[in-house]
Amino acid sequence: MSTTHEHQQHTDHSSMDHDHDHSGHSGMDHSMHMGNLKPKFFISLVLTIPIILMSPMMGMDLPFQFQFAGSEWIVLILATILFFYGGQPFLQGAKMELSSKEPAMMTLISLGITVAYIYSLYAFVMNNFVPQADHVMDFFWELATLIVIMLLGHWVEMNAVSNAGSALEEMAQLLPNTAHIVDDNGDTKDISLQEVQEGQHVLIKAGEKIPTDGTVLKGTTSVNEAMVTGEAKDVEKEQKDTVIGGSVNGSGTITVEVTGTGESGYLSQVMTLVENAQNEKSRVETLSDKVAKWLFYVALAAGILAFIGWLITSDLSTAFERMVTVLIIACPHALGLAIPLVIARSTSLGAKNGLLLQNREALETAKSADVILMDKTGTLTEGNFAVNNYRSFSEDYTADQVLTYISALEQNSSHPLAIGILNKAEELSLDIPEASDVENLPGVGLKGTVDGKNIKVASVSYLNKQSIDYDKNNFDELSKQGNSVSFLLIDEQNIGLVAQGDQIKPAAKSMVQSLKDQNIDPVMLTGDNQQVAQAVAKELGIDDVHAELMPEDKEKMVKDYRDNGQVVMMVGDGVNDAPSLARADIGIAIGAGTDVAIDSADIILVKSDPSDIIHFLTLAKRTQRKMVQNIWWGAGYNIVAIPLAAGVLAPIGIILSPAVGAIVMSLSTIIVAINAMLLKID
Ligand SMILES: Nc1ncnc2c1ncn2[C@@H]1O[C@H](COP(=O)(O)OP(=O)(O)OP(=O)(O)O)[C@@H](O)[C@H]1O
Ligand SMILES: [Cu+]
Ligand SMILES: [Mg+2]
Repeated sequence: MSTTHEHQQHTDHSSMDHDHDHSGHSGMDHSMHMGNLKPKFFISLVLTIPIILMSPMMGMDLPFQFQFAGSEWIVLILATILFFYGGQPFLQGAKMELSSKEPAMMTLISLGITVAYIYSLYAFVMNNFVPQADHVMDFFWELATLIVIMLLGHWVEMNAVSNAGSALEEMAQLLPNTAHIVDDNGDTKDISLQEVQEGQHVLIKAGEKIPTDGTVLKGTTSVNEAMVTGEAKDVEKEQKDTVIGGSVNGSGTITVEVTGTGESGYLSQVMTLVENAQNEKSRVETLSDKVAKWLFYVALAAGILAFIGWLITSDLSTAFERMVTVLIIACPHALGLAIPLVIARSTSLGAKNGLLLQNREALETAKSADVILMDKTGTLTEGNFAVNNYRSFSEDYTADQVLTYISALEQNSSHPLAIGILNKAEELSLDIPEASDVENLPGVGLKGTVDGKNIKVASVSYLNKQSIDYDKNNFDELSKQGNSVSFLLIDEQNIGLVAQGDQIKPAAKSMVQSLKDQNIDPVMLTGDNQQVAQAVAKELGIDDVHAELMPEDKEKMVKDYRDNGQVVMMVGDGVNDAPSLARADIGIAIGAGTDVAIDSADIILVKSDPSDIIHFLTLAKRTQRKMVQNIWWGAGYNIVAIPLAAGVLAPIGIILSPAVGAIVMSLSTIIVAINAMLLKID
C-alpha cells in the first residue's frame, strides 16, 4: 500500500479572502484561546513584586523581604488575583484538554499552579487560624513566579510562532490595492483590485507592483519576482510572457491581459499552499501533546512516589511539600515548542526560497532517500520545444499540411510538445482548422477528428506497438540529434512527422552530481523515445534510464523501487507524472508543471529549478537536526527536573525548588525557540 496523500486541493480557496487577513493562522493549539498575553504578563509582574517582597521563598526569609501585621493578608489577596487572572489562560486550556480527555501541557501547568495555590491556602489557614499547629510552608512566592514566568514563556512562544507565520503576511502585502484598467478606447481608470476581472487589460507603470497574473500584450520590461518565486535575478518580459501578481515591475511600462486575479491568482494559490502546509502543524502539535500527556502521568506518578517516599523517611507535611513541588516543576513547556517551532520556521523558510512544503512528513522522510526518479521533459529539460524538422511521407499531403493537422489537435493540449508545434504553426501563419472529439492518449499523444478524418498524433512506441511502418533510419537520425519525434496518423496511416528539440536546464547537471555525492541514485524516467532519453542522460551523467514509459509504467517503477525497500523521491511536471508523484515517498512537482502534478506532490519547486531539489534536501537535513536537538533541550529539562524535585538527591543536600525549576524551564524554552529560529538555508 502506498501512503495516503491527503492533500488539500491547492485550488481550494475557501479560506482565502480579499483582505488577506491571515492573523488567525498561527495555529498553536493551546495558544489560540490564550488571547493577548503581553498585558497579562506585565500586570502579573506588577502583582508579583509585592508577593516576592512580603512572602518567604521556600520558608526562607531573604534579606530584602519584610513583613508587618496583616502583610500575609495582602499576599493572600494578591496571590488570589494572580492565580485567577494570570493563571486563567492555562486553566482555560486545561479545561479544554480535559473535556476532550486529552491531558497535555496546559493540564500540567494548571495542575502545578492549582496545587501550589490550594496548598498555600491550606498553609495560610493553618498558620493564622490554628494557633497550636506547626508552621506550614506556603508556596505563594512560587505560585507568583511560576505564573509570571509561564506567561512570559507563552508570550515569547506565540511571538515566535506568529513570526514564523509571517511569510504569509509578507506575501499578502505584495499585492497593490488598485489596478489601472485600460478600456477599449485606450482610456485608463483606477479600480480596486477586487473588481479586476479576467480578460481585462491592465496598465503597469515602471516600478509598480504587478496587481494580477497576466500575459504581456504591449511593452517590454524586466520584473523582479524575488518575493514571489525567490528568483533573485530580474526576469525580462516581452509580448506573450506571463507576469505574476505580487512581483515588482522594473523600468518598462507594460499592458497585460489579466489571466488570474485574487483567488485564482498565482499568489493566492501559493498562500493557500503555505497555509495548508502550516496547518499541518496541528498534527505535530498532537504529537507533542501526546508526549505531554505521557509526561502528565509520569509527573503524577513521580508526585505520588515522592509523597510515599518522604512520608516513610520524614513527616506528612514534608511529603506534601515534595509532592506539590514535583507537580509544579513537571511543566513540559519547552517540549511542546520543540517541534512546531522548527516546522513553522522550516515551512516559511522553504516558502521564501521557492520550496512549498505541502506535506511536512517529507522533511523527515528525506534523510533516508535512496533513489530519485526524475522525469525528463520539463524537469531536467526546459520543455521549451522548437520544431527542427517536419515532413510528409505521403503524396497527398504537403509538409505544411502535416503540421496543420497536427496543430489542429495540439490546440487542445498543454503538453510542452504542443506548445512548440503551435509556435511553429503560428510562425508560418498556417490556417488551422478546428478539431473535434479530441482525446488525450496518455504516454502516446492525441487523437481527434479533423475535416471528417480520424487523426492521431503518436509516439514511436505506439507505432511499434501497432506495427505501423516508418523510416527507421530517418527516425534514428532525428532522435540521435536529441529530437522528440511525433508522427501524424490519418486513419492509422503514417502520413508525416514533426521533430522538436529541447534544451537541458543549466542547473540539472550539477544537481545530478550533487545527488550522487549524497548517495542518492539518479534515475531518469521518460515517455520520450529511447535515443533522446539516452542523449540527455549521457549529458547529465545519469546511467539509469527508462524511456518510452506510459504513466502507469512510471508509477510501477516507483512501486518496484519501494517494494525493494528503497525510499523513493520522484520529480515530475506532467500529467503523466501525477500517479508516480502520489505513489513516491516524496513527490516533488515542478512549479511550472500541470495542476494535477502539483496536487499530487508533497513539495513544489516554485522556481522550476532542479537545483532546488538539493536545497530541499539541505533544508530537510537541517530541520531534522533542529527537531532532534530541540526535543532533547525540551525533554532534557523534564528528565533532570522531575527526579530532582522529587528529592532523589536530597541525601546529598540537593533539592530543586519550584522557583529554580521555573527559571530552568524558561531557559530551556528560550533555547528551543532561539534554536528553531537559527534554522537557515543557503
Ligand atoms: N500533445 C502531444 N503532442 C505530441 N506528442 C505527444 C503529446 N503528448 C504525448 N505525446 C507523445 O507521447 C510521448 C510520451 O509523452 P509523455 O507526456 O508521457 O512524456 P514526455 O513529456 O515526452 O516525457 P517525460 O516523461 O520526460 O515528461 C511523447 O514523447 C510524445 O511522443
Ligand atoms: Cu510551560
Ligand atoms: Mg514531463
